[in-house]
Amino acid sequence: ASPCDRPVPPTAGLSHDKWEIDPAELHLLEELGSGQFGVVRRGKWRGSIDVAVKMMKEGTMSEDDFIEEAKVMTKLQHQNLVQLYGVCSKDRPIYIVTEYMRHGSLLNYLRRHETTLGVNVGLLLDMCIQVCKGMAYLERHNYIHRDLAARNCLVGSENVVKVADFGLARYVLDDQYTSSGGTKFPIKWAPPEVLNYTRFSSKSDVWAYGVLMWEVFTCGKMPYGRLKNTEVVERVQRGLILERPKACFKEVYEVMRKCWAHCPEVRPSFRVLKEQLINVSQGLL
Ligand SMILES: CNC(=O)Nc1cc(-c2cccc(-n3cnc4cc(C(C)(C)C)ccc4c3=O)c2C)cn(C)c1=O
Repeated sequence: ASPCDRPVPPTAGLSHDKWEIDPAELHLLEELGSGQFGVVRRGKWRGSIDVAVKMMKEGTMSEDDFIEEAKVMTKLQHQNLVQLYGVCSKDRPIYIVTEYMRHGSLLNYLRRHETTLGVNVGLLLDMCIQVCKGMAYLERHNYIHRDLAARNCLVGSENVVKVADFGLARYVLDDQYTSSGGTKFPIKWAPPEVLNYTRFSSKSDVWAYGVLMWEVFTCGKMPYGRLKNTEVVERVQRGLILERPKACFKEVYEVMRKCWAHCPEVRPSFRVLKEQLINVSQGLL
């Protein structure tokens, strides 16, 4: 029958909490590791969809705030963002269910494949461009990551790279992580305005993105080597920046350097970075 024959029920379109996932539809498999919020396991959703399930350890996350935010996060959809499928929030611990990426974190992938990747500048640049596309999408949606780094990106089949755990930093309860003086605060990815005033913005994500590019072109080295956090803060305040990695063309390093402009307004947006990197990659290859 044509749609006009059938009356539209009044509840049509009201989301039946579509970000809420029924745990009965999840089949949990092996453990993938543990992160800021506790254990993460691989799983199957509705029999066939590969998922990763974060099982939130009590007291690690401000859960109610997160569950509210999850409704927004499920709407952020892009081929270079790890998709949030939903949450199981009726029981404790709550589960966060996302898309599964078979090759794990970009940092480990770079370190594991250094010999083959180290000579493939085209692929390294392509990985950076993929992250930039995901971040340009977040920037367009006024969404700040707050902890962009190679460890927080994931690799799938055919060298697909996606940005993970965007925005989750806001819900971490561990002040060793949240306060800039804490032992877990990502000092080496933070610009001056974050170190001094914890002023996060898409331009502080751009600074972190420059460090991520350096991680990619060094195949996963630790930025500033073994320098202590206090030494890094002192150098960054003085305007010292990371040196050009050997594998890195001068044109690519020029883009990296722009991400580390002391003043956030001077740094390029992800939209501009994406165009510049695509131009460089077309010029190189
Ligand atoms: C072999 N394949 C895989 O292992 N695939 C996967 C591994 C993980 C995984 C496993 C263990 C821990 C973490 N992890 C790591 N760092 C995190 C950092 C934060 C912030 C807030 C500090 C940014 C929050 C959560 C996490 C977190 O859950 C992840 C992402 C997630 N996904 C989707 C995979 O496809």
